[in-house]
Amino acid sequence: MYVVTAEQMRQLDRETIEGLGIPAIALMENAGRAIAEEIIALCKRQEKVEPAAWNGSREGFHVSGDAALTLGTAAAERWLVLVGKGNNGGDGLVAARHLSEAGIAVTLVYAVPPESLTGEAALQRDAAAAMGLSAVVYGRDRLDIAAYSGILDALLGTGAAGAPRGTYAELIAAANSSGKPIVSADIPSGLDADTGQTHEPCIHASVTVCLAFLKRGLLQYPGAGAAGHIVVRSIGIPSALVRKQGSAVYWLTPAVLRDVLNVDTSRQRSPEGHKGTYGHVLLAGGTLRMSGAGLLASRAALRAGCGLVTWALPRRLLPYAIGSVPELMLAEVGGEEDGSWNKDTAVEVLKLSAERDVTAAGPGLGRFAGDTEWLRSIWEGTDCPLVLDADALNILAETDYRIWTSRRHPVILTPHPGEMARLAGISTVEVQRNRIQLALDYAREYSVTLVLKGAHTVIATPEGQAFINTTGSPAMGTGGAGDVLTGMISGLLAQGLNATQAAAFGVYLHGLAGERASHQRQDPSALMAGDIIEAL
Ligand SMILES: NC(=O)C1=CN([C@@H]2O[C@H](COP(=O)(O)OP(=O)(O)OC[C@H]3O[C@@H](n4cnc5c(N)ncnc54)[C@H](OP(=O)(O)O)[C@@H]3O)[C@@H](O)[C@H]2O)[C@@H](O)CC1
Ligand SMILES: Nc1ncnc2c1ncn2[C@@H]1O[C@H](COP(=O)(O)OP(=O)(O)O)[C@@H](O)[C@H]1O
Ligand SMILES: [K+]
Repeated sequence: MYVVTAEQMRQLDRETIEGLGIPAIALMENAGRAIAEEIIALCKRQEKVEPAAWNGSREGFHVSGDAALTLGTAAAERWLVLVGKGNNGGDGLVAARHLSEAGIAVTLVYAVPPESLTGEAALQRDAAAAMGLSAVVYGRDRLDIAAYSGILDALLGTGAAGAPRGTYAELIAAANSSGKPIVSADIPSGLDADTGQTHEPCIHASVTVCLAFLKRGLLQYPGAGAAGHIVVRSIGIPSALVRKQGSAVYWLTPAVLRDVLNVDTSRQRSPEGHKGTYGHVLLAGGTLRMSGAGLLASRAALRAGCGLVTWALPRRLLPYAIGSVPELMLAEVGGEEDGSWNKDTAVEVLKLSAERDVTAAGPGLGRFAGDTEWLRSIWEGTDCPLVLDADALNILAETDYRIWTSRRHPVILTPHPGEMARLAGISTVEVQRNRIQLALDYAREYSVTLVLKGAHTVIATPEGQAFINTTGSPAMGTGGAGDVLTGMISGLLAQGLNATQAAAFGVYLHGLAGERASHQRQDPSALMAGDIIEAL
């Protein structure tokens, strides 16, 4: 499913209206009708189902009507429609007409004097008035929100700039504190449609009826938390226009994995396959103090379905690792007396990597003298895809690796927001402020596949595509969960998936496994990283 910015949405509107000749008012009609249908659906979900004494059906003869715009319990509903000055308000006015037609009592609340509406919104204002819908102007007329059963927020949409001002801010605050279910038209008013940042105040919706295409801000936190249940409704803008526009941000779904990324999500294995068919991962990581990171990543690679995994580890660690996972192959690479890595181990890692399909480095690696040189040798010397995580990312952050010799095979970086901040030279707060754009920019500039982790992980490619993953659970905020992901992505690469496929599918499956593992626990907070591997 496509994800667009406010500016892209404006272009799409324009191309539909001017290029295809579909009048703007028709799009607004479609939008308002879709919103009304979703409000009625919400009322139906909330309504107590009473057995009908007589349901009007007769054998043999059927006529069906507009079920989506009909509500048996309409008489019990009273909805407020908060109307802004722009087209978002226009959508709300259309919805109000349909709700009224369904028998719901509707009151329009204009945030600004209705005379200030222009264009299509003004036409809708006049239509609502001609239909006799009751209307008040906020700040001028009396309003008792407590007397209503629900609120449609049609104050601000993709045309909003900055924090809601004046009466808009007052209405948002009043709606939030009313405790009534709120349905937002397109986006919750007060949300930045591009970044997912919420202004003060911002509507907290139960349902957001997103029009035409998902907006970036609905998929990133805190916006994703303010939107409630999101329904995307078509309003007649053809998706071919998005393809033509070259917009390449997707919500990661099984359909996108299959149809956009050509991933075989059924994960069928050939009946004649053997361990050699499914590839061999080399993982360089782990120290005496952080042996678990190497172990988790290696085990996750195996569980992701690759044929063989070799864990390259410092010699001092070897006796403790033997037998910990019998399925793993262990390769000692020297290192220091205290069990840490040193720069001389690069030669051994390179030798081991020559025989493997994928090299992953970083989990539990630690820092050591000459580690930049160490990583540069591996970057320039490995002739297979490379996955870098944890301290390997911290090493990269301290150097301009764009001057390193370019590689034939892809590199995948898997930073959490703190690591991303170091890589990009900004604060973690700044990373979180606009994750999708940051990931897109970084991946392009540094020619890497970037996995920016955290709730709703962003996968960005050097070619300018991005995929937003929504599988996963807050229970996954536990030490080692990222090491598991590194192993999974490496394991998928070894099986022949390309970098984008492995990163996206790996993140998607990692999240699903996290969800499954957290459901298996009585208390999701009990989840440990190893449980994610076992849930694969
Ligand atoms: N054909 C189409 O285009 C279609 C568009 N569609 C719908 O239109 C929406 C976009 O509509 P839009 O562009 O009119 O902007 P919108 O979000 O309604 O509000 C802008 C108005 O609010 C004001 N304002 C701005 N910031 C503010 C603030 N911080 N605090 C207070 N006020 C603020 C600003 O007024 P100003 O300050 O400029 O006087 C401006 O007039 C989109 O989300 C979708 O719902 C669909 O129907 C499909 C067809
Ligand atoms: N709230 C959340 N929702 C979904 N996934 C999460 C959430 N919190 C953490 N995760 C996932 O858990 C993993 C944590 O990785 P990371 O911070 O690198 O852990 P570690 O360094 O301990 O291995 C990432 O894949 C991240 O996306
Ligand atoms: K809105």
